[in-house]
Amino acid sequence: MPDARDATPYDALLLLSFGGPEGPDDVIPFLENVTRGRGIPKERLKEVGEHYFLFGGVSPINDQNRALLDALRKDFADHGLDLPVYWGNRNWAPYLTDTLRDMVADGRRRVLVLATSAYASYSGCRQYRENLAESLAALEAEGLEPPRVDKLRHYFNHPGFLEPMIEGVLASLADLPEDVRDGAHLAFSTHSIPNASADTSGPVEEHGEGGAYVGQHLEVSRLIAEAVRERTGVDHPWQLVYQSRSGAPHIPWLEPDICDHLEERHEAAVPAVVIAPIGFVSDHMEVLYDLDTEAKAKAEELGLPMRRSATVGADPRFAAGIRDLVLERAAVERGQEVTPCALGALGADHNLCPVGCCPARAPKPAAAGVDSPYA
Ligand SMILES: CC1=C(CCC(=O)O)c2cc3nc(cc4[nH]c(cc5[nH]c(cc1n2)c(C)c5CCC(=O)O)c(CCC(=O)O)c4C)C(CCC(=O)O)=C3C
Ligand SMILES: [Fe+2]
Repeated sequence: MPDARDATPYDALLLLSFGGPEGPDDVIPFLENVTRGRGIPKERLKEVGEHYFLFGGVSPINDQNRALLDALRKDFADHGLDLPVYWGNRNWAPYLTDTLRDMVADGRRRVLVLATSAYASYSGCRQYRENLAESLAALEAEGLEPPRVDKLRHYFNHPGFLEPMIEGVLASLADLPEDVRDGAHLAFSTHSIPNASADTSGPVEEHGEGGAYVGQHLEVSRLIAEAVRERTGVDHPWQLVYQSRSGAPHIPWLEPDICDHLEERHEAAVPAVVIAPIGFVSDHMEVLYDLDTEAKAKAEELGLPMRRSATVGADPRFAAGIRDLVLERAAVERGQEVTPCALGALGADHNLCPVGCCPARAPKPAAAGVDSPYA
């Protein structure tokens, strides 16, 4: 068993997230950061900008991350784990490079990274690894010695991630009118990505239709639906659906879209739907706009009772799960035997991304993988 308080060789945890605007003037520069070199049509950008302006130009993601930082620091302190927690983003302040520079100034040499994305995919994994490599190179160019960075394994099937979502679905079911509750279907929703990017997600052996991205989401959906059945005695039919499609219309992305799905369920006389946004770690703009605004309006138009269940956010069980993952990885790095905690059939995901995992269209250096230039 790993020592409950020993994170050696790590001397810091870095929460690595997406970032989001904090006021109207931030929206356009933020979107420029996100889409630089990504081939997103201008009309889509204008449209997404409007989503942010609808909420005063403020994304909830930064406050969600501040709350998660507090939860992690509290959990670590309560359990005698002396590991400082930092925060840096890919697309908005605090920027990753600035945070890593602060960490070097604080003498941190061995950093473990927690990304706010639980699954494999280019956008959810390799792109963060590319951002890390880029920032480490920037520090080197400044004459600093970059720290060594490792990334926590994907936590989609860790109980700290699953349990709050199971409870969230139960709460949403309980919140539905009694006469439609038992007949409700579950729609597990995640970010749509290009089919080509799904098919090549995960290690090369897992490439194929939908790849690790779809496989991992199907497993999470199944685990939640099964836990709900065990706890309520009701077998709710479920489906994995997608949201927040972007990109050019002629390029295929994962389907069905949540709104089309709601229409289809309504036509099939399904009495109610619970949408569980399993693809997201917190209630950020994709959840607030695409589900709580757009999908909600669609359900109302159809007269279909709908509830949206909670994301894990800063749930103390998620923070405790992260502590477990940190201690597990630290023990692995010390060469100790560990039994990694993972529910379901897929087992614990790899600690180190192999070559060819979630490839980019144009190859770039990526940290925290077997072929990292910063080992
Ligand atoms: C898989 C995935 C996650 C989940 C994993 C993770 O969390 O990392 C995620 C999260 C997020 N995506 C976010 C925002 C945006 N994503 C965009 C664009 C894109 N996302 C993609 C995928 C994902 N995205 C893809 C394939 C694109 C197309 C462009 C490209 O190929 O890169 C765009 C551009 C406009 C548009 O096209 O929609 C924006 C503004 C925010 C912040 C929200 C906030 O501010 O609260 C968050 C957490
Ligand atoms: Fe996105």
